[in-house]
Amino acid sequence: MASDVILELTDIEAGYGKAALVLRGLSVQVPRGTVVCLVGPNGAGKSTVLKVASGLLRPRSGTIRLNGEDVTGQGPQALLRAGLSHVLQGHSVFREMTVEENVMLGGYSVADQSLLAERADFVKTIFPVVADRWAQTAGLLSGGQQKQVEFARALMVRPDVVLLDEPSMGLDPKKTTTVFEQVARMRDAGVAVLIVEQNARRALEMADIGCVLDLGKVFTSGPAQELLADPKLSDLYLGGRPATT
Ligand SMILES: Nc1ncnc2c1ncn2[C@@H]1O[C@H](COP(=O)(O)OP(=O)(O)OP(=O)(O)O)[C@@H](O)[C@H]1O
Repeated sequence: MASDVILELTDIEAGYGKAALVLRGLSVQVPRGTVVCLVGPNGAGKSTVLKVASGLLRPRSGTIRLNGEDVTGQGPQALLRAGLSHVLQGHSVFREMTVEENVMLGGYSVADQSLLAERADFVKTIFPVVADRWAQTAGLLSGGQQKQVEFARALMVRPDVVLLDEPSMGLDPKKTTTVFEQVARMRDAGVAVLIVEQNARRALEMADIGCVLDLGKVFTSGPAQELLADPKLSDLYLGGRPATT
């Protein structure tokens, strides 16, 4: 039977080289069909959680389970095959290539041409910009539109869970809204999402579950709307309470 929790990190300790631990007993669960958003101060370890979850950084202790299977210690390629896709921080679109070429790179491991075409149709239905600009050079798209190309590429493996590292970075508020709408569309298409965001308040407005990280641990977690409504959390981690009119 398929597990209700797609991705589960339990008691993770992790760090870089000989430096002090960055994650100190962190546990996070990503249930099927949900967006889980990690927020917290700079340096809290948010991106490190994604690196551990995708196999880029091996934890010193703790376990990672994907679809109920223990995948601790497996590398990024094995985890990709097992259903996890990671969209890294920054921009990874090849500007001189077309949108189609960029998206199809995500399906390089799929030999079956009809399956490939089916998946391309699937990502086009989720991301209208990708469908509309399919034959255009990707460098001509705006930053927010390029993000959608990156999302589409990540979905070509039909993952169960996608990790998104600060997708709103460098985008203005309007484009940020569009990118968060696309994240919600991925979730609605059945893909679970673990997202890291600096833009904490706005990301939590879109997410289902929020996790506040501090000093390498989960300080608190729960329904995103409840975290947003908590005045103490607001002051400490979400840049203060929103202005009331
Ligand atoms: N490749 C690396 N090598 C050594 N130390 C690193 C590396 N990447 C991150 N760190 C350190 O790990 C700690 C946590 O970094 P991480 O990027 O996970 O935090 P974050 O919560 O995502 O921060 P931000 O919000 O600023 O992006 C920081 O002290 C950082 O300096």
